[in-house]
Amino acid sequence: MNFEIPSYLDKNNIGPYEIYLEQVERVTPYLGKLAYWVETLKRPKRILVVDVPIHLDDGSVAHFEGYRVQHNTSRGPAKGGVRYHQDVTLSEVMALSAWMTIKNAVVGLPYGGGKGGIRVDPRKLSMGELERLTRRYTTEIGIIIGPDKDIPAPDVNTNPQVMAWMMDTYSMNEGKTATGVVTGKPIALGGSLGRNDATGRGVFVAGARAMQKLGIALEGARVTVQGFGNVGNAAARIFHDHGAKVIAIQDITGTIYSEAGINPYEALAFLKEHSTLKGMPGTESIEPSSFWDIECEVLIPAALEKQITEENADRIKTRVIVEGANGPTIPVADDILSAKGVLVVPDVLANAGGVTVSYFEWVQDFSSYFWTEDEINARLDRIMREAFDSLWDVKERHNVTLRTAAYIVACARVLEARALRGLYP
Ligand SMILES: NC(=O)C1=CN([C@@H]2O[C@H](COP(=O)(O)OP(=O)(O)OC[C@H]3O[C@@H](n4cnc5c(N)ncnc54)[C@H](OP(=O)(O)O)[C@@H]3O)[C@@H](O)[C@H]2O)C=CC1
Ligand SMILES: O=C(O)CCC(=O)C(=O)O
Repeated sequence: MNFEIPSYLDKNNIGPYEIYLEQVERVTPYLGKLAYWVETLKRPKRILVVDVPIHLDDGSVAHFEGYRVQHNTSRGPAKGGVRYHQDVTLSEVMALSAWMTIKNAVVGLPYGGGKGGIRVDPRKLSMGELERLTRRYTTEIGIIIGPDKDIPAPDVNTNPQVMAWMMDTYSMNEGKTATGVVTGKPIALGGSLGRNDATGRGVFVAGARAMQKLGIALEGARVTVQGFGNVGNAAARIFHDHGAKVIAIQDITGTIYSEAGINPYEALAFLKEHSTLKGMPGTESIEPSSFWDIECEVLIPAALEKQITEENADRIKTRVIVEGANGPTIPVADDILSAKGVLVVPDVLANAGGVTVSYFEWVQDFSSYFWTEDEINARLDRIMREAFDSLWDVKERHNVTLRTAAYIVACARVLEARALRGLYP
């Protein structure tokens, strides 16, 4: 496989894995002797592509393509979520797994990186079909996952119920209950308190730290949020709880704006009742593309990759971008934002709260001893703050962006482990 970035590549149409490769290219000069091992970071360790056939409710059989990629296991078992989405591709899952390698190293978790996905629009499946899909997929990838091998978790369109089915299927196949095979489970099945809001909470802790560095007050700060799922709605709620003003929210169903501020709890209740954000009282519905023109102090992309491109980076009027989503900013847009003086808190730090509490869940499952939510949140906040501060020091020392600082730290940690382990003679 050739993972070089072709020079003719349209910088705006760059694929997810090529984005990751470009990020690694940018830090190689900072890696010193460890650069000897850098190829390790460019090649996923293991890729499994599976056919997932299921019976549909009408009696027919449908086939879906699924993936599990273990990008790197130098620092420990692979770890990362599972995505169900109609646009999932192998390149995307490869990139998402690589970003997990970097993220886990940034926050110092004893994991490598993995990610899985199925190309499916889950909204078109009944609950029974979704369960059959999940169980068949789990059996297919069962040959490479396990509590000490590769531990899946929720990502876009997967949730605690999906994790419960995965845990049950793996356990049935192994002949024993193995709670530690997935994280993000329901509390009744060995899940952890705090996991549901953990990614949004981490986005808040990293974002608040960035604001502090720039001298921006939290009270009254204007926040815009793209994506109102697990990550976006928790981040919006927690910023709101700390006095910030959420002035715009965007999801697939609509983009709502209010200069006076939107109560995210009410937005969530409205979305649940009406299945759309459009028409929420006290808000104005605006064109999706206008979302990027809204002046704010903090912008949180919390939907999918490649949302901030050369097309809209120039229009963005914010002081801080906190990447709740994975890969929302492509490299050419990163350069535009950096030249404009916008501070980007990169995904591999900003959204690491989710996997951090997943790690707590895995540890609790092994010991069958469960912590209080206060203990979990306090440990999460400390890890996020310390990771932010150590990246900030590297950023200042090398005069680089926070993303480059994150890659310098993470790549060095992964490659140090690789070098120490060595190769079979
Ligand atoms: N869950 C987790 O713990 C973690 C998630 N992440 C990342 O955060 C991001 C969001 O994940 P998560 O919140 O779990 O996913 P969810 O499925 O819970 O939510 C996704 C949200 O994004 C919205 N959305 C999807 N496409 C678009 C679009 N083109 N424009 C605007 N909104 C859109 C969805 O709208 P609708 O509901 O209307 O479809 C939904 O509100 C992903 O990049 C994921 O990889 C990162 C770390 C951990
Ligand atoms: O909780 C986890 O293990 C992984 C979450 C995830 O997929 C991510 O951080 O992108």
